[in-house]
Amino acid sequence: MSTFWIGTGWKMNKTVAETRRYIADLKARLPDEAGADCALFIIPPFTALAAAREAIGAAPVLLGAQNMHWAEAGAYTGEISASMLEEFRIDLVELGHSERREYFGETDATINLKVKAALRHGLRPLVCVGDSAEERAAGASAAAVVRQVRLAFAGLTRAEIGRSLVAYEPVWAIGESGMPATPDEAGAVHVALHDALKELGAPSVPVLYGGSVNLENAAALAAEPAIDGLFVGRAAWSAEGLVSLVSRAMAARKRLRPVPTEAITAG
Ligand SMILES: O=C(COP(=O)(O)O)[C@@H](O)CO
Repeated sequence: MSTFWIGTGWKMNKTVAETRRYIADLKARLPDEAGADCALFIIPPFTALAAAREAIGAAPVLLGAQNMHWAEAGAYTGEISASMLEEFRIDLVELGHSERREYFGETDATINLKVKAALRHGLRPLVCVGDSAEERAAGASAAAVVRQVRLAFAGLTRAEIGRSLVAYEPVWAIGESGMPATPDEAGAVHVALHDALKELGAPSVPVLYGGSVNLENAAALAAEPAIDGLFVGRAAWSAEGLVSLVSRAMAARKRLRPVPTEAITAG
C-alpha cells in the first residue's frame, strides 16, 4: 500500500501550552499505522514550532510550518526565512494556502519563489491550490488548479518537483461556510492534477485533498484512488479528532488494497 498522508494545519490557533497538550494527547493515542502506511503531520503556528519539535521527540509525527519568505534574509519585517525554519528541523512547509492568497496578496509568482527557496533549503513544500466558486460554476476547476500547479513549479527540475506535495483545496470547500467536495468531484480534479504532474516529469508527487474533511466524509474521500491524503483543519484540531480521522481513512484505504493472486487461486 502506498503511503497515505493525513495532517492538520492549525491556522492562527493554539498557544504553546495548547500545542504541548495536543501532542501529548496525540502520542497517547497514536494509531499503529502512523509512520508506516500513514504519514501523519501537524502544522502549528510559528510560535509553537520549537515546543512542537520538542514534544514530538521520536514519535512518527511530521512537523510543518504554515508559510515562509523566499529571501534568505533582509528587511522583511514580520517574515520568517527558510533558514529560521530549518532550526526547528521541520519536515514540510505549507505554501500558497488560499487564505494567504486572499488576505496576504500571495500570487502564483511569489509562491513559485517560495517553493524554490524551500527546496534550496531541503524543506518539502506542500503546495496548496484551489478553484474558486466561480471557476467551479464555469466547469473550470481542473484547469484552474492545473495552472496554479504549473506556475508553482515553473523553472524546477523533475527531481525538485518530485520532492514536493500538492494539496487540492477548493476555496468553496474550506472553513465554516465551506461545503466539502464530493469524493467523485475531488477525485476528478485529482486525476487532472496527477496528469499535470506526470507531464512535468513528477508522477509520484502525492496529491492531498483539503476542505471540510470530517468524520462523515473521510472514509469516502480516502477511498478515491487518486486522493493520496487528507489535509484537515477544524475536524483535527483535537488529537482525538485527528486519530479518529486516521482510523476511518486508513480502514477505507486498506479496502482498496488489491487482492493478492495467491489468495484468489488458493480459493
Ligand atoms: O484550510 C484547510 C481546511 O480547513 P477545514 O477547516 O478542514 O475546512 C486546510 O488547509 C487545513 O488547514
